[in-house]
Order: sequence, then structure tokens, then C-alpha cells
Amino acid sequence: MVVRQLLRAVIMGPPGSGKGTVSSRIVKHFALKHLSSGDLLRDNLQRRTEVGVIAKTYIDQGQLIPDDIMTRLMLNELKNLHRYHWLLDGFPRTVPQAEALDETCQIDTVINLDVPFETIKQRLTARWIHPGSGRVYNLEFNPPKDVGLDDITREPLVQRDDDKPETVTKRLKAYEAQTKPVLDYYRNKGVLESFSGTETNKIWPVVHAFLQTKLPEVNQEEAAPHR
Ligand SMILES: Nc1nc2c(ncn2[C@@H]2O[C@H](COP(=O)(O)OP(=O)(O)O)[C@@H](O)[C@H]2O)c(=O)[nH]1
Ligand SMILES: Nc1ncnc2c1ncn2[C@@H]1O[C@H](COP(=O)(O)OP(=O)(O)O)[C@@H](O)[C@H]1O
Repeated sequence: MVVRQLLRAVIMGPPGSGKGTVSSRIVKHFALKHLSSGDLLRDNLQRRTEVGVIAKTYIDQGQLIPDDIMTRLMLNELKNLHRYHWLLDGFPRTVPQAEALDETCQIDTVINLDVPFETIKQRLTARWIHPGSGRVYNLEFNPPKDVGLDDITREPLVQRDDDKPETVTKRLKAYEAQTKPVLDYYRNKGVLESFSGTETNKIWPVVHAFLQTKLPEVNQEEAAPHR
């Protein structure tokens, strides 16, 4: 397959729909950079940057960070990736963010993970992450090899503060009100591809087959270990 242009892709879906899990499988199979707004924010939080301090109050309340802050942060980060195929995860989450992104580049494809809310709520309370890499685990679905430890670095796993049930409810409401309109925005542009289901292991092969039409696969033996 001859790829003439660099792929500009976005992965969307409600909190807990499997964006991080599917993204790590995508990165394992295809040569592209993955940029997660949530991972970037948590890194800023940990380093107590100016953005991190502001973001904390919003994240703890299950609210979205204001568009201007978020857009500046992400577009600045994207500048470093202009020579690569890339996949954005968690951004854009509002129509103004999508419009700001459009001013810098044209999005080719939006992968929408369409997973029902009932399925999601129970997943998030069992989510554990490795803060350094953003690797994500689930006590039932993909438990770490050793309880409480990252498979690769052996560093401790943590639970996200915003995965508490009451914050999850607020995040799902924010998704409904602010992020769902972004799906319509991309649907109108003809770039939205929805993948429906309740299990990542069933959704993933369909996403994989779809991306094979857009990108060459990397040699699996050479691919870095990833979940
Ligand atoms: N039970 C179950 N858990 C899943 C499935 N897919 C992902 N998860 C877990 O659900 C949680 C949310 O997934 P994640 O990829 O972090 O979703 P994101 O919030 O959209 O990035 C994590 O703990 C995953 O390990 C699935 O098919 N079944
Ligand atoms: N594009 C964005 N715009 C505004 N806030 C964001 C954005 N991306 C992430 N956030 C903030 O960070 C939190 C965690 O995001 P994320 O890790 O992507 O959650 P999830 O993977 O559960 O969907 C969000 O609840 C929100 O407060």
C-alpha cells in the first residue's frame, strides 16, 4: 500500500469506552504517534505545571478544562508530531476544540467507540493505570501479571481520583452535553466511523481491519512491547 499523506486521526467515545486500550493496540500494529489529552494533563498535574494546577480543579469535579487552555496545550504538542502519522485521543471534546483543530490541519478519520453507558460505569471503578506510560489495566478484563504492579516497569499502579462513581456520573453528563455534538460535527464532514459493541476484544478486529485500509502495518516482531 502506498501511503501518500500523513494520517490525521482521532479516537472518540465516552469515558471508559476503551479509547486508551484500543489506542495501545493501534500503536502496536501501526507506525503512528498517539497523543492522549488525559495522559498529557495527568503528566502536567504530577509535575505541578501551571496548566496542571488549573486542570486539577476541573478534573476532580468531572468537568472539562476550558477550551482555550486545552487547545493551546494540544496544538503546541502536535507541532512536534508534524512529520508523523498521528492519532488524537481525548481531544477534541467540544465543537470549539474541533474547529480550532481544523484551522491547523484536516482530520481524515474519526474512530468512534460506541459503547453503552451501563457497560462503562462498572469498568471504570475497576480501572488501574501506570501513570508514567498511561498503560491501563482492569481487574477483570486485563489484570496486571502481579497485583498492583505495571507489567513492564514493575512500578506501582494507581487508581484515578476521577474514577469515583459520583465523578464518573458527572463525566458522562459532560460527554452527553459537550462531546456528543462533536460526533455530529465530524459526521457532517463525512469522516466519522462508528464501531459499536460492549467488548473491546470484539470491537478491536473491526477497527484493525478498517485501519489496514489507511496505514501499513508494522512488523509485529519489531514492535515495542505494549498492551
Ligand atoms: N470488562 C471490560 N473492561 C474493559 C474492556 N475494554 C477496556 N476495558 C477496561 O475498561 C477501562 C476503561 O478503558 P480505557 O481504555 O481506559 O477507556 P477510555 O477512558 O475510553 O480511554 C480500563 O480499565 C480497561 O482495562 C472490555 O471489553 N471489558
Ligand atoms: N479535550 C479535553 N477538553 C477538556 N477537558 C479534557 C480534555 N481531555 C481531557 N480532559 C479532562 O481530563 C479528564 C480525564 O480525561 P481522559 O483521561 O481522557 O478521560 P477518559 O479516558 O476517562 O475519557 C476529563 O474528565 C477532563 O476533565
